[in-house]
Amino acid sequence: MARFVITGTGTEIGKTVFAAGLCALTGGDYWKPVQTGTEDGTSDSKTVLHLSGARVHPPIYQFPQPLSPHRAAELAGETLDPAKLVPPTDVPLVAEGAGGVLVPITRDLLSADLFARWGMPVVLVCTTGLGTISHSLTAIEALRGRGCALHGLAFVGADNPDNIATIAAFSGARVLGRLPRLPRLDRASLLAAMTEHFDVEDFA
Ligand SMILES: Nc1ncnc2c1ncn2[C@@H]1O[C@H](COP(=O)(O)OP(=O)(O)OP(=O)(O)O)[C@@H](O)[C@H]1O
Ligand SMILES: C[C@H](N)[C@H](N)CCCCCC(=O)O
Ligand SMILES: [Mg+2]
Repeated sequence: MARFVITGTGTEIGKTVFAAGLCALTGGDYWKPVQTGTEDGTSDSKTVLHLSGARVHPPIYQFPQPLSPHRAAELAGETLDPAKLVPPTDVPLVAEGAGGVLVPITRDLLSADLFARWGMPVVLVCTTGLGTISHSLTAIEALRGRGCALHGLAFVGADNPDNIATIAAFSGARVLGRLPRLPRLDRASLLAAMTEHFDVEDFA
């Protein structure tokens, strides 16, 4: 059964849009275990529901401040218990982390450590433009060094064949595809772009 963790080289790079596209492409459910930054009424779960219509499993924790989970939890006066972050079982799943691969969940636990505990294959979302070579290779090393199974790379942005080939060559990681920046982002255009640029069999 297809079950993936979506992480990225950083925050605001397109993980949620890609995750929504992957749900639409594969029929997977969506889960954002820890959502920060809810004070403005937005959430990745709402975005994914809007962009894919996927079944969405509610977050275990939600915190108002748009910060790393460890800090947003502290400022909300809550204790985040990683043992409660158990992925929904027996369903095809697309789980999205907060920010990049080494974002702290608590003062003792980084996101990559949590992904390794889950044992689910990880898809790393990378941008295509200047700066991505180092950001992507650093994130890949961090994931592997912490025992995560890297399924492959999903690029977001304008085509940059040499950046993509360079990251693939140094890391040996599989390039799953590239999602362009869509001028109009809606359910139909996202599914069309995912179908054009990714192979559903790579997520079987
Ligand atoms: N392929 C795309 N086409 C058009 N807009 C995009 C695309 N990918 C991302 N965006 C836009 O870029 C912004 C950041 O994207 P997104 O919310 O997916 O990032 P993220 O990595 O999930 O961030 P976070 O770390 O907060 O979870 C959003 O405004 C989103 O609509
Ligand atoms: C609120 C924001 N959109 C993200 N979900 C949280 C990003 C945390 C990043 C922490 C860091 O790497 O410094
Ligand atoms: Mg997101």
